[in-house]
Amino acid sequence: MFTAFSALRLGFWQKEQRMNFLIDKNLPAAQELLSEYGELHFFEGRELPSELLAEAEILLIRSVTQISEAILSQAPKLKFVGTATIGTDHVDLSALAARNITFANAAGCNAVAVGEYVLSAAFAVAHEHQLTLQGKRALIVGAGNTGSEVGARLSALGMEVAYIDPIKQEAGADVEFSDWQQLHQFDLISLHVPMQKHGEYTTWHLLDAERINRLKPGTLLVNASRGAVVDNQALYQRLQTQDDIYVVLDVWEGEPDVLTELVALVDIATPHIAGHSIEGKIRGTYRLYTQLHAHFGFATPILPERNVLPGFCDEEIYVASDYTEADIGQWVQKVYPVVQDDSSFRQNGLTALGFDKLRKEYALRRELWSQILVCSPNCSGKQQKQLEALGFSIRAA
Ligand SMILES: NC(=O)c1ccc[n+]([C@@H]2O[C@H](COP(=O)([O-])OP(=O)(O)OC[C@H]3O[C@@H](n4cnc5c(N)ncnc54)[C@H](O)[C@@H]3O)[C@@H](O)[C@H]2O)c1
Ligand SMILES: O=C(O)[C@H](O)[C@H](O)COP(=O)(O)O
Repeated sequence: MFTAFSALRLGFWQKEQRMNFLIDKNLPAAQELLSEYGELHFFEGRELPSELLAEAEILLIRSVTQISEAILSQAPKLKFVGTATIGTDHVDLSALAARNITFANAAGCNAVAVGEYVLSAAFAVAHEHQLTLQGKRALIVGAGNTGSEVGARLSALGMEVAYIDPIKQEAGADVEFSDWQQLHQFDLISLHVPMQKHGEYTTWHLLDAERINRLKPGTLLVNASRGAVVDNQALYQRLQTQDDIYVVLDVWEGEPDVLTELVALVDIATPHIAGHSIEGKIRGTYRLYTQLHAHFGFATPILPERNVLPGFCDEEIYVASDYTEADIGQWVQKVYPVVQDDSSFRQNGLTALGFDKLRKEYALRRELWSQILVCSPNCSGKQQKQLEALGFSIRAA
């Protein structure tokens, strides 16, 4: 309830607490969500202007901004750093802790987008090479937010899904687990681990030359996690000497520089945009907004997420009960045709500047929920559940 007391608190907040924000230009909805709490200044991803850093109290970034002690030493007033991404490997967390600066990321914000990227890419490869996905075996490495979204979609397609995730396995997670010894038994392998260079569960070159060479002919390998999870040189060597697997790469060792010879050999190549649905990006900003709200005790009520998310697409698709896997593939491609990202990357993204530009100017991409499928009265409950599990919105005809 908004009381005289809340009005007083709000007045106090507005007069006394307006903060100085420094925000990556590519955080949609930042203006709508944050402008009432202070002065918003914007910067271009890789370039943090020192004059703005010197005044910044809250810094909101994406994965292209490296946060190091050298950067923090230029920001004496900084109280809070937030990244509108899932990954945190671009941030020196101990340097932040040493300066008592609060840190937040946006866990899970673009997991649906990553799930849909893998789905769209699997359909694109299957279409190109006349493959069927149903009944095949998928191995997901990393059973967290993105890996689970991928697994749910592939299971809905009728694939048999297993995971490698020693941390989740030890914790007793209720999913089917496998291990690296079984690698050669899978038809699709999708990587969804964080970049960890140290510790018990390092992921740097998790897919090394030995594992790459054990992939059976016809395997579809997808990496939409971090580039260096796969040894890019070793993958290049395998494709050059034995071009018998399908490869989809969204992330690259050494981004924004990429091994162009490797791009030429893979089936789908994109510039680190797997998570870039507009909903995923808005959720990233929104998750930072809620954490800022809690941390600083903003007095105004939290806006609901739906206020900043777009609605359904206008055009609906009619679904007959005899739809096939290929039909599903076409509905997925209608909402998110990953091959368009592949072709713009090959044309314009092979330099560091081109790579960054494609990401900054990324076209509006919607998630599958924005597409309503109108199911014929003959569609079974099982079919409706399948379409929902793939991510579509459905309604009865
Ligand atoms: N390409 C993109 O656009 C994009 C988008 C989102 C996330 N990502 C990347 O994907 C990573 C995973 O995202 P998430 O949301 O699933 O994270 P998450 O933290 O929810 O899940 C990661 C999972 O990996 C597991 N894991 C850690 N080390 C492992 C190892 N050595 N072997 C097997 N499993 C291991 C963890 O136990 C955890 O369950 C992020 O850290 C980020 O780097 C990329
Ligand atoms: O970690 C993540 O969330 C993703 O990799 C994210 O999509 C990276 O994209 P960026 O923030 O650089 O736009």
